[in-house]
Amino acid sequence: MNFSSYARVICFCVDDWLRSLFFLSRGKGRIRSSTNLMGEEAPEYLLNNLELAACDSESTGCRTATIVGNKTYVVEGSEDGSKSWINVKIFDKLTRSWVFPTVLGIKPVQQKGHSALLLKNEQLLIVKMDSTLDDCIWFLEVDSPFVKEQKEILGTEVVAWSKGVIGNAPKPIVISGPSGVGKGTLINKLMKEFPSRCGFSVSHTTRAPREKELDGVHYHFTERSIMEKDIRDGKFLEFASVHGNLYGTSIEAVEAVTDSGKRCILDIDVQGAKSVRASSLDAIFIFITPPSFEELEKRLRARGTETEEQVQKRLRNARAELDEAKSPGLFDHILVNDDLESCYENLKKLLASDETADPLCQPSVKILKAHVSHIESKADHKTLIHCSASGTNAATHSLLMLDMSSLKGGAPGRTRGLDVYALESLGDGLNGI
Ligand SMILES: Nc1nc2c(ncn2[C@@H]2O[C@H](COP(=O)(O)OP(=O)(O)O)[C@@H](O)[C@H]2O)c(=O)[nH]1
Ligand SMILES: Nc1ncnc2c1ncn2[C@@H]1O[C@H](COP(=O)(O)OP(=O)(O)O)[C@@H](O)[C@H]1O
Repeated sequence: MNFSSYARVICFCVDDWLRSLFFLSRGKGRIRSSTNLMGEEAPEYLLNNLELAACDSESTGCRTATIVGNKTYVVEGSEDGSKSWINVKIFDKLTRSWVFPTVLGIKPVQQKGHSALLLKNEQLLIVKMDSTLDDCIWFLEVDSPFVKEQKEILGTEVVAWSKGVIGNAPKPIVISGPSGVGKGTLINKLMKEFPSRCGFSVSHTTRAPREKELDGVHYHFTERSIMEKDIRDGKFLEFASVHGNLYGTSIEAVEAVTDSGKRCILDIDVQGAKSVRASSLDAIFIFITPPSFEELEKRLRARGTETEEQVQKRLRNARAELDEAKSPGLFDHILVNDDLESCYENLKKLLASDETADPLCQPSVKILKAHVSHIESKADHKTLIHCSASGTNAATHSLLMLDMSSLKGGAPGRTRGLDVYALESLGDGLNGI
C-alpha cells in the first residue's frame, strides 16, 4: 500500500469549525473554506476525498473524519483544562444528514488530539497523541460483528470503543453452576492459593448484601436504575436477571484483572455464560454440577443465607440450569463437586492444562511520551506511527511499527495481541526502548 495515498491530512480546529476548514494535502496544498458544516451538510470534497484524517495536536480541539462506504465517521475531541471529551458522529451520504450513534465501550480520554486510520471496513485505528504507549492505541468498531449485533438489538446506529493492548493475557475462566453447588467455595480456594495469578471479576448486582459480604469485594451492590443505565451505556460485557435480581459483569471488572496479568475468574449464571460465549471474550467455560439434586438442596439449606421462598426459587432455577448446561458447545468442561478437595484438584488440573496461560508478552517499546504526528498504513496488519520527541524538531522524528497480525478480542472489551517495535532510534524523549 502506498504511503502517499494515505497522506491526505485534514486539520480541523474546533474554534474555526463553523467558519473555516483547513485542507492540508500533500500534493494539493489547498486551503478551502467550509460551507456551513453545522448546517448539517458535509462538503462534497470531504465526502468524496477523505480517507484518512489527522489533526493538529497544537490545537485545543481535534476532529478526524474517515469514510467507510456511504458514511463518514467524525471523531472529535477536546481537552479544555479539567474537561476532556471525545465524541463520534456520522455523516450519512445517502440521507445527507448527521447521525449521532449509540457509543458503546469505554472511550479514551482525549488528550492532545488523535489520528484516525481505516483498517478494515469494520474498524478505525485511533492513535492518541502525547500518550503513553499503553494508552495510545484504540479501536473504534463501526461495523464489526459485535457492532452489527448491537445495531439490531438497539435499532440505532452503533459504534464501539475498544482499547488496544500490547501482548496477550491468560484466558479468563467462566464458572457456572446452580446456586449452592460450591462455585464460591472453589473460587475462594483458588484465590487463596494463587493470589498473584488469579483475580476475581467483581460483578454488579441489585440483590441485597448477605452478612459478611463486602461492597466492591464480593459484588458491587447497586441500584437497579443505575445498573440499567450503565447497561444502556455499554459498560457491561453481559447481564442477566437471576432469581429475581439483576446481575452483570462490567467490562472493567474483567479487563482490570486481565490488564494486571492475572487470570480472571467469573462466577456467572448459565444465561451470562451464553452471552459471554457470544461475545469477543475468549474464555474457558466450566460448569459445576452437584452429585445429586438432594445434595444440592442440603447444601443450599445448610448455608442458611436464603429464606425458604428464596431457596425454593433457587431450586426451581437449578433444574433449568442443569438442563441448559447440556447445550452443545456451551461449556468446555463439566466438573462434579462431590468431594470438595477432589473437585478442586480437577479444577486446578484444567487450568494448568490451558496453553494460553503464557506470561504477558512484553512489548519492545514500553512507554511512548512522544508526540505522535500521524499514522500510515503500510501493509495488511502493519501500521507506521510517526512520532517525535519534541513535537516539531525534524531531527527527533522517528517511526514505530505497529503489528496487528494477531489481534484478539475487541469491543466491548480490549483488543489484545498488538506488537509494537521501533524502526529507528527514538532519541531521548522516549523511555524504555
Ligand atoms: N449473568 C450473571 N450471573 C451472575 C453474576 N454474578 C453472579 N451471578 C450468578 O447469580 C447467581 C446468584 O448468585 P448469588 O446471589 O451470589 O447466590 P449464590 O449463587 O447462591 O451464591 C449465581 O448463579 C451466580 O453465578 C453476573 O455478573 N452475571
Ligand atoms: N463439595 C462440597 N461438599 C459439601 N459441602 C460443600 C461442598 N462444596 C461447597 N459446599 C458448601 O455448600 C454451600 C454452598 O456453597 P457455595 O460455595 O456458597 O455455593 P455457590 O457459590 O455455588 O452458591 C456452602 O455452605 C459450602 O460450604
